[in-house]
Amino acid sequence: MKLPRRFFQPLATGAPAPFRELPVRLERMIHFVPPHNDKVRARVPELAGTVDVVLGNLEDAVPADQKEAARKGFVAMAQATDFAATGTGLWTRINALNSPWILDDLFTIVAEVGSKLDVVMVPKVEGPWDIHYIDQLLAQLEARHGVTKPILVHAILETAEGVANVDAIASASPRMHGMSLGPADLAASRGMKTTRVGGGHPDYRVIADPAGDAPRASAQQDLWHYTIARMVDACMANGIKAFYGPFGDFSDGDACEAQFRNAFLMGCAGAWTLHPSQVAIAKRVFAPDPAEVAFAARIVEAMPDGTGAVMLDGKMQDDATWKQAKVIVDLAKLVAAKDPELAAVYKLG
Ligand SMILES: CC(=O)SCCNC(=O)CCNC(=O)[C@H](O)C(C)(C)COP(=O)(O)OP(=O)(O)OC[C@H]1O[C@@H](n2cnc3c(N)ncnc32)[C@H](O)[C@@H]1OP(=O)(O)O
Ligand SMILES: O=CC(=O)O
Ligand SMILES: [Mg+2]
Repeated sequence: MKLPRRFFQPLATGAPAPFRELPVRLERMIHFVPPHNDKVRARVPELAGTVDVVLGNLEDAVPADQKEAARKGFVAMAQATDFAATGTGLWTRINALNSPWILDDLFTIVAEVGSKLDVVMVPKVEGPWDIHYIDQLLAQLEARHGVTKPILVHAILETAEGVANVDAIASASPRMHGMSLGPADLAASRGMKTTRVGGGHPDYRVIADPAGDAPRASAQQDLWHYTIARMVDACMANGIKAFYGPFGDFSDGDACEAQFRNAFLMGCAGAWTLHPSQVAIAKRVFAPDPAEVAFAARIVEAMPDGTGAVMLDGKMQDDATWKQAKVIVDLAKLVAAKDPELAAVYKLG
């Protein structure tokens, strides 16, 4: 184990010091762009103002013979747009650590656009050793290319071994930004019997006890509840952010919304959007409900220093509910700063 006093030291001479606190950013959706697709890439300048994060995907969903084109496409799209001007994050998902592409991904991208890049998403992270490797390599590349703002690392939780090591991954480095659930790879890794990319499964249910001849009530359960809960606890315990990953059935907006909302209520900050139709869903879900914001604002106002106990509409409020209210009010302020329509609805000072 590294000594606490060394935790925040740069890992290479000339690399920037890691952030002590994560930059405060609204990240309701991480929008995936296939950078080898010229038509979609051409839309990025216009898209950038409408999403919180643009991610150029180099890993799964990019055919092996298009990996180089995707890497070049990402560099081109990063150079062509001023993402910071709209407060939009620029991320990339690199290929896996055991793939033949990862070195070229990192070497090229940090050299060409390292100063514009906010976060590197690392797939199939199995344990803290994967983060340590990326951490060291990024520090060396930042130093070589004069990158002065540390590039953060976001892990995808998508293997059984990764879930077993989720706490150690979350605390592996001050470079950690957060984690996303990867339900497709995780299902494969666990030997789950589903071909879906996220969401529920009609056969995963509980059934009521028999009661005479009456039909037995039955309800579908959330396949991902356990993993999301573990991920949220690991992330929040380490001051980093948790995200739901992909929802693959673009034709089922209701199910996508339900999955996103469960993740939001459990503590996730956002989710991936793979198709333009999912952006509006993420915007709806990952912003607090106006009525909840109004009530939370009343709690904060009723307990200016956050201590004591008061009654509001017959409901007891104390230091704990004040903290719950603060989470909602702080998020509403962040959303309001980016979204004038919601700002008008929230009416926060
Ligand atoms: C398990 C995992 O790893 S998930 C992460 C990996 N997967 C991805 O990154 C997939 C990202 N998404 C995509 O590549 C695309 O959405 C595809 C290939 C799946 C489907 O694309 P299409 O067949 O073009 O879908 P569709 O016809 O419904 O698209 C409608 C329009 O939205 C555009 N569009 C589709 N996806 C995107 C996107 N991610 N970003 C921006 N525009 C998009 C299409 O180009 C199309 O534009 P047009 O109307 O001008 O022709
Ligand atoms: O990468 C995402 C996944 O679900 O797998
Ligand atoms: Mg995956």
